[in-house]
Amino acid sequence: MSETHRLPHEKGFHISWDQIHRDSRALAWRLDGRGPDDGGWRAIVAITRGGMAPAMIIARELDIRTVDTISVKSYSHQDQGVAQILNRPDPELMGDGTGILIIDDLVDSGKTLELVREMYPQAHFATVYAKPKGEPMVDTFITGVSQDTWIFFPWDMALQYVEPYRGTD
Ligand SMILES: O=P(O)(O)OC[C@H]1O[C@H](OP(=O)(O)OP(=O)(O)O)[C@H](O)[C@@H]1O
Ligand code: HPA
Ligand SMILES: [Mg+2]
Repeated sequence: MSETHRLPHEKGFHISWDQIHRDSRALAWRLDGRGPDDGGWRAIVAITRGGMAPAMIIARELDIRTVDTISVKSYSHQDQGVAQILNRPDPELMGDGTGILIIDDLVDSGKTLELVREMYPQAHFATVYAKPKGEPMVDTFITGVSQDTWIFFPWDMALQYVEPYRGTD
């Protein structure tokens, strides 16, 4: 990967499938029993696409069978654009969001969650990772990373050869 592709983020945080599985499970356990008193979580809504993998793991852990999606696009590579809603879940299911768990892989600037929060103010918003700017937008998260870190998810990576630390002859 070229340097220009990594900029302006100074650090890279590379997450394996195993790590996202463990962190998503930790998020599920933290959310367990935190739904409304009269019946718990009614449904999980994943913010596509990044929220889909954690949402599946959380739905499995918490035995929630109703899973829907909201499609939001805000980044092209590492460049942020205007967040757009491309597809929304069933309005009858959602109401004002009461009893709905909305899951994303991470919150960065908070723009994506801000947009979704406006639509479902009573929902509970949870992400696996969070950067400081976006933290006020999320109710529950597992791991915080600095704002100048770019998180690389396993679905965006592949195993490849790396040079030995001491180089080769
Ligand atoms: O807090 P924000 O600054 O809004 O950024 C966070 C959002 O950006 C990424 O999604 P992206 O729009 O890149 O789409 P994707 O999930 O399809 O990769 C990520 O999955 C979050 O949804
Ligand atoms: O750090 C990040 N990693 C992957 N996708 C993202 N979308 C916003 N911030 C990030
Ligand atoms: Mg996303």
